[in-house]
Amino acid sequence: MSLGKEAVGRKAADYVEDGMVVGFGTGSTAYFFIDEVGKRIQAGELKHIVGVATSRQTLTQMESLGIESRSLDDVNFIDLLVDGADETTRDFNGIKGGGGALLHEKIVAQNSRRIIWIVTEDKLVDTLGKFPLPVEIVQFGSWKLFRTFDQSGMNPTFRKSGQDTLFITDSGNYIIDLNLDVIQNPHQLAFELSNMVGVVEHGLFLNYPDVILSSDAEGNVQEITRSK
Ligand SMILES: O=C[C@H](O)[C@H](O)[C@H](O)COP(=O)(O)O
Repeated sequence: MSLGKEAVGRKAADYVEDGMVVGFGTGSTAYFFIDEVGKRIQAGELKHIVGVATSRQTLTQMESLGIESRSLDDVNFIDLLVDGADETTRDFNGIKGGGGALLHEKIVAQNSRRIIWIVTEDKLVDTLGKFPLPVEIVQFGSWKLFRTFDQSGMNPTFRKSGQDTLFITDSGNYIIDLNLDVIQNPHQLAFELSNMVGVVEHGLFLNYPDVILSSDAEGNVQEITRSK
């Protein structure tokens, strides 16, 4: 277990205030945020929080802790979304989707007033791309898209959930991971991917978070905030 993930996940609960509609992210770092909010509710420190989950996995955890949940369409907007990331630059661009939740995470993010990313400091990078870029695609014709990525030199691999089974997202799609190593122009790549028929969403989250909370291995948390 990572001390850094736990420290930064729990620290993010300090940003939650009573009465907020909170977006709950997905992954092993978000796990600790959800757990901490649940504990604070149980202890009576937080009295009325409504939560919107970014995945089934997160919803299950929220329910087990007694966090009241609503679907995204049943709230007007989300006051605060706390989510993990796989890589992020200090200028607020990142890759998400290592856990396969990128589509719902991006939709929730689009409807959030404030976004905090919680990461360990090894995920802070100068250039995105070491982490494989997830691309969520429809199942129909998926091998054709795979071949297109392959022929473009993007080193695609199908995401698997077992030896012989392909990973299926919460929306019933496949994920192809692009092993790019370096993404020189993330905005251009995001534009190109968004325009490919069959691509549902990609894991480039450009200019998304307002705050990045980053923890070192000892659990010291640093806040990186946008200058106004
Ligand atoms: O699909 C998963 C999400 O984007 C996660 O937030 C991301 O993969 C980071 O996950 P973890 O905190 O487990 O490293």
